[in-house]
Amino acid sequence: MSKRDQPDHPELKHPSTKRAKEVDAHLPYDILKEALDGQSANNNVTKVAHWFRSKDLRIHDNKALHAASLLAKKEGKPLIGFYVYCEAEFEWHGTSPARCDFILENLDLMRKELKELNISLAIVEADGRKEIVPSATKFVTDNDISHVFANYEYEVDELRRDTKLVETIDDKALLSLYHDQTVVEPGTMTTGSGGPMKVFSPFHRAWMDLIKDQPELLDTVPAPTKVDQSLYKQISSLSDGKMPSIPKNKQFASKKDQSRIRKLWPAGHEAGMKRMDTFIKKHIEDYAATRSNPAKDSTSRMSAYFSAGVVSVREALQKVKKHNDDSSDFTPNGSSPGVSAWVREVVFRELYRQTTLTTPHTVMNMPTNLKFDFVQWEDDEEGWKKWYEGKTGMPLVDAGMRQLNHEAYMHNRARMNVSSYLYCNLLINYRRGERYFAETLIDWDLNNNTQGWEPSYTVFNPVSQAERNDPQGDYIRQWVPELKHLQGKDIFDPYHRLSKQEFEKLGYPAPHVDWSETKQRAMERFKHDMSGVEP
Ligand SMILES: Cc1cc2nc3c(=O)[nH]c(=O)nc-3n(C[C@H](O)[C@H](O)[C@H](O)COP(=O)(O)OP(=O)(O)OC[C@H]3O[C@@H](n4cnc5c(N)ncnc54)[C@H](O)[C@@H]3O)c2cc1C
Repeated sequence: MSKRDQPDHPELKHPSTKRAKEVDAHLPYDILKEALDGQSANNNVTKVAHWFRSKDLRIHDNKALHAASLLAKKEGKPLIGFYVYCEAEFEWHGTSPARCDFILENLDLMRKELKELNISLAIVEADGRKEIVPSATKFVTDNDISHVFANYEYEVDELRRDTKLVETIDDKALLSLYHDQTVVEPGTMTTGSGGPMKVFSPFHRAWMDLIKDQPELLDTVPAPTKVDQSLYKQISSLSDGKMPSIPKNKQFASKKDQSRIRKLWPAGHEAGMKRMDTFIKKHIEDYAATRSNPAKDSTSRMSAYFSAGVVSVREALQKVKKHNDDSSDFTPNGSSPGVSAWVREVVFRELYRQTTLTTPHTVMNMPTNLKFDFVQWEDDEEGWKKWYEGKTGMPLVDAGMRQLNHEAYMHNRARMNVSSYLYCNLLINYRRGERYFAETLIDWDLNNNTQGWEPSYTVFNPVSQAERNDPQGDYIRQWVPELKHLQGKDIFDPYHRLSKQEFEKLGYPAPHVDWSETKQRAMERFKHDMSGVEP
């Protein structure tokens, strides 16, 4: 289904399966590498700049920034940081108010940190997505910058943007890109036959062996050293501009919402590192046993910091290594169940970046398994509204969605259940849910989100899932107050476990659909629509 068929739902726009395969066959990453390799050497260093993107908002352990700082220091030249602010970019990705605000808050804090080091942080405004490269190029030329550093972003549009940048600035400045988002460079974990690893278990095993043998992969790099005042004077006015404010259509509904979210997710590297320390101190040892219980809230809640790059995964893993008797052996033999289980989750994040790079159609609004593109989804506007408001009548699903709407975050177990419920039981196009997550989550990350939303034949049963993972019903009780007085197992499925009279007193909706019937419908639909198709 293309955007043309769905004018009301631009979030459903995607290329054809044929086009998806063409992009996979000519990786945007390879095209960018070729462009980078083709640049002419530039030995005349005038000024050095680091382009911060929304995924590396920190000065500590920032690989490209570190390299920029070394070059500027060696050549005795000024160091400039810049960020291209583009409202249309937030709009395009559906970035949530919480994430927009988090990004801007972090930029503001970083600008102060950089100033202390005599480094300016300039905010370069771009009117539209197409203006990002011209605006960056103009900034580079206007300021006589000879060397630009940045960290790779692996998504298709971002790789193409950087390719364009190389072409545009080629005769003016040299672009150098660094792998910074992961411990292991995406694309380098290969199978025996040389292709990229795609399956989690072998990837996880190989990753653990590699880190055990090469603990230096976890090494971090320091923040830039202080630049001479005389050099700073040449560029200090660049950071005079006002920090941008949140785009009009990305405002919080109220000041109260904004302060609640800021309290839950305090900006800054220091806050992120402190959160990691608290997690290690209080929760990591129990992580294997409690991570699936949403009521325990015992996971790290580091995702917002990782997705905006406020803390690097290497910094976090260094802390875990220290806790693990200074060993990078994160296998079950070399670490406690909690440590190895937490690191395993981080490895999912590593794999998903490798997936984006090597199978780019996955971040072009297309399922990894292209056959799912042939499924005929249902238009159930009432179900859709009930889903996003947390009023489906399925307590675990409703608890998850209400947590999301309140905290800009949802526990992973609930994410798995609400997504399955949307595209299996309601048979609503999974892309709508994916977009809703982007529009609401503070930790939105295109790689993790698209892989999290990858449709499959597994249909989660929110009743048995809640019984197993929220055995006391506390998560449901916290988020669905209509059910807070229920005792025992009634809370997991009140409609079927209470008398009609008792249920009606709750003021809680009856299930929008019957779970078993709709599971059957989904299985039949998937099987029918996907059989014999050749994407
Ligand atoms: C439908 C769906 C959508 C999702 N969307 C996102 C998203 O937009 N952004 C995002 O960061 N994660 C997403 N996830 C993955 C996961 O739910 C979150 O990373 C996790 O809940 C964040 O909480 P935490 O930081 O306490 O995680 P922890 O349990 O403490 O895990 C540590 C870190 O490992 C990584 N991680 C954990 N679980 C996963 C996973 N399943 N896949 C990839 N990385 C993982 C995260 O970076 C996380 O911060 C999604 C999962 C699903 C099922």
